[in-house]
Amino acid sequence: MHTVLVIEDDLGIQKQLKWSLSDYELVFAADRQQAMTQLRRFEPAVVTLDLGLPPDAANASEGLACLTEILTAKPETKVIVLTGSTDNNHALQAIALGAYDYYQKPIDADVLNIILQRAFKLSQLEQENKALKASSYQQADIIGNSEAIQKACRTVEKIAPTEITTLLLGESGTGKEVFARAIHRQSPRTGKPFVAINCASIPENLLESELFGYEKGAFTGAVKTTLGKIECANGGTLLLDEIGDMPLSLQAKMLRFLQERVIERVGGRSEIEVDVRVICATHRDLQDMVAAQSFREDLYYRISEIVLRIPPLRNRGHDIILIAKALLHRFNQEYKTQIQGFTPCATEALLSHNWPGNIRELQNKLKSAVILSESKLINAEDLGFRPTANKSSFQTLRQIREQAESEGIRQAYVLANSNLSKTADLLGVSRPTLYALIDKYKLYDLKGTESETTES
Ligand SMILES: Nc1ncnc2c1ncn2[C@@H]1O[C@H](COP(=O)(O)OP(=O)(O)OP(=O)(O)O)[C@@H](O)[C@H]1O
Repeated sequence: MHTVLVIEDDLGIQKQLKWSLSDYELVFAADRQQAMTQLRRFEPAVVTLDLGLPPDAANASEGLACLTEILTAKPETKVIVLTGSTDNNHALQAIALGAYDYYQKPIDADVLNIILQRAFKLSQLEQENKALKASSYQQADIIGNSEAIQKACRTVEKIAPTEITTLLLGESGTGKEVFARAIHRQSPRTGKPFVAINCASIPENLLESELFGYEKGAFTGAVKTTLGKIECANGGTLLLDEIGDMPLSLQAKMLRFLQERVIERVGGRSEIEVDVRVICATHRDLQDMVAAQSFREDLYYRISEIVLRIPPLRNRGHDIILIAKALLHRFNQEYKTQIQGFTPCATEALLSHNWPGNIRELQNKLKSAVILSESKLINAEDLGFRPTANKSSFQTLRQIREQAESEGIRQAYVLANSNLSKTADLLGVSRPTLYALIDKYKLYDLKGTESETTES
């Protein structure tokens, strides 16, 4: 049953509405403050609002202020304004402020029900539309609702249909390859090959032939003509991962390919035209490398027509939990386990960890947790975190200070060979102050065992 928030101070009309709108669950508010509380609590998609609210029941100022506050807090809410029969001006003012519709009293149950039905229908369509948009991002395996990820996804949508050479920057394990695949999938080249090559993982002397291919007999062991990754990607997209690790010696040849879209196989004499969209990725600071002359400046400008920065996991807020849940689901299937979720401690630990290895680190932690966990919920220790403070057990600054003080007094007492005058000296306080502190922290044993020895 849909919930409708009725903002109305007249008890008689409240009753009448209850009667007329029996298909809905009604919650009531008699003034602006109550209205905002009920809005936060029930999050109704549709609200009816009497414009004549106290303390200005004879006018519309409070009603219009309430309308503005509702739409600021929850802009998607459909507000139907109820006005007196001669109140046209205020009704129009409300529509101008963003009200969905208005209705003039006296109440006619049939008409009001139709207006409500339409409002709910529109709200449902808007929600479906929003979900559809969000799921189109998820198709590309990019899980996340954070502003940072949504912004990156919007950029992908914009650049995908173009042929622009994109540089993906981000720490290791942030999902640069996932983003490159998303660009390919949303581009007109989808259905054609997507080929990725990691320039850092292939020895320098092999990288050229891996990229450009080789002719039979080009070198010892070249028993047959072999296509390189660039030719394999013909018609599609090539991801040059870790482009910052491409040796300087190869950079000139790469630049030529990017400028002219022709290649020469190793040991070959003819130029071969290729139609490839290029995406580059790196975790290195290419501008620094250009300054240090370990990366060609002309190549840098060629590959960075558009730069897309992939945010590190630590800056994605609650996405960490969304991704962790998705991975948990995947690993449950893979390892035939039935782990249901995370303990509050584990959730806190996931949210507060710094994630230097980003999503790859999260994957590793979860995989071992799923295999090792002995209960239905993964706890912080399963994830390799110390089972430390969660919100409820976290100490206040005062508690931390008092604990440190009490430990410090004990340490000084030991160092001072159980002599309280010397303990006070070590701590830089007077003897009466030390006594007061001993009483405060209930360190009574210190008084009882005091030695009278004095050292010179
Ligand atoms: N938003 C995401 N949601 C779920 N899984 C993701 C997401 N982004 C990345 N992953 C997963 O994280 C892992 C690392 O992603 P990827 O290989 O794309 O990172 P990378 O930045 O290219 O890393 P490197 O720089 O080390 O090559 C992959 O297994 C990928 O499927």
